Amino acid sequence: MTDSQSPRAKLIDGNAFSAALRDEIATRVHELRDLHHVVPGLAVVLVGEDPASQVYVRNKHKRTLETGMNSFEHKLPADTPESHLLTLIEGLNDDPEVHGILVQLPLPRHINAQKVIEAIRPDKDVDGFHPWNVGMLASGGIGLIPCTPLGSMMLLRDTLGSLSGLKAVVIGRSNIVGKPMAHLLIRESCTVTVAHSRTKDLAAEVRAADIVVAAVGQPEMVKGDWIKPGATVIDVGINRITLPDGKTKLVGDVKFDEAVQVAGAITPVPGGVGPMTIACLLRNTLTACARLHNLDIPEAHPWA
Ligand SMILES: Nc1nc2c(c(=O)[nH]1)N[C@@H](CN(C=O)c1ccc(C(=O)N[C@@H](CCC(=O)O)C(=O)O)cc1)CN2
Ligand SMILES: [Mg+2]
Repeated sequence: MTDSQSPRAKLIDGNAFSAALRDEIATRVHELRDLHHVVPGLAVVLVGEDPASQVYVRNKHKRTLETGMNSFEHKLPADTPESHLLTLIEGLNDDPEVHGILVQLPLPRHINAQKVIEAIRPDKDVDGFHPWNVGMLASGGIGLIPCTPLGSMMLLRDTLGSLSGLKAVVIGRSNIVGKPMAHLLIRESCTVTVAHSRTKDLAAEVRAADIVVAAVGQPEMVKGDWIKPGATVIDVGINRITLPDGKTKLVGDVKFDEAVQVAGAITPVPGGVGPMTIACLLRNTLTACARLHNLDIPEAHPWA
């Protein structure tokens, strides 16, 4: 490979960052147990047999136990009535052993996801999806921050230091990633554009940005020549595509091979933002536990 072909972007290593964060969380969990006799507990609810969700829930269980927390798994059949799920959540809300509650998304179509999210006690809502937490983030208050945007922001701060005054584009306006990410960037004094499927000249919006957060769920949609030279690219997409030889491959929302030649720093897929999601879920569980017990413990990772 000649110099002109060698990738110029720094690779942002989410695997390494999330492993260090999980270690830090484990230290805090052991301190909580030894000094205050409290063990954080995370309840994860899975409805149905979606294969990707099963993998994520299994990984959450494993990582939760590794940090020394309690993990409570609730696996329900796909045809579980909404009322049963709401009753389960009521019980978890009242359970003093449970400090964090997460309902794995997507839910089966017959269940109203928003109603389920709103049934979770806001101070145990470790996904940060309850309207109370959404409002806290939007108004600059202290709540729980959605895991994927929180992890993306940790990677950005680690890569760039201060984000103040930078232009950021967030591609995608979902409640899970796009909207909370935009609020976090505003909080860091970025000038933020939220682009989406109706945006007129997406390439031009991306070309103007020092920070690109791609969260559209469209494989390799963001092309290399859209990226401003030296920009930082955070690829939130996780898309499994089938190659001509029939094999499958995981790709992001950004055409990595092109973007890596232009960007200053970029997250790979896999191994970028993905592993941060679970690490931040553990961090939110620790935070929720400390708040529920009125304990003033050092944050695992000082940011946010
Ligand atoms: N209630 C929630 N549901 C969902 C969330 C969420 O934050 N809360 N996010 C996603 C899925 N998700 C966690 O639930 C998740 C996605 C991806 C990863 C991850 O580690 N990805 C790896 C690749 C994994 C693979 O090989 O497939 C990576 O990018 O390196 C973790 C968690 C939707 N639902
Ligand atoms: Mg999350």
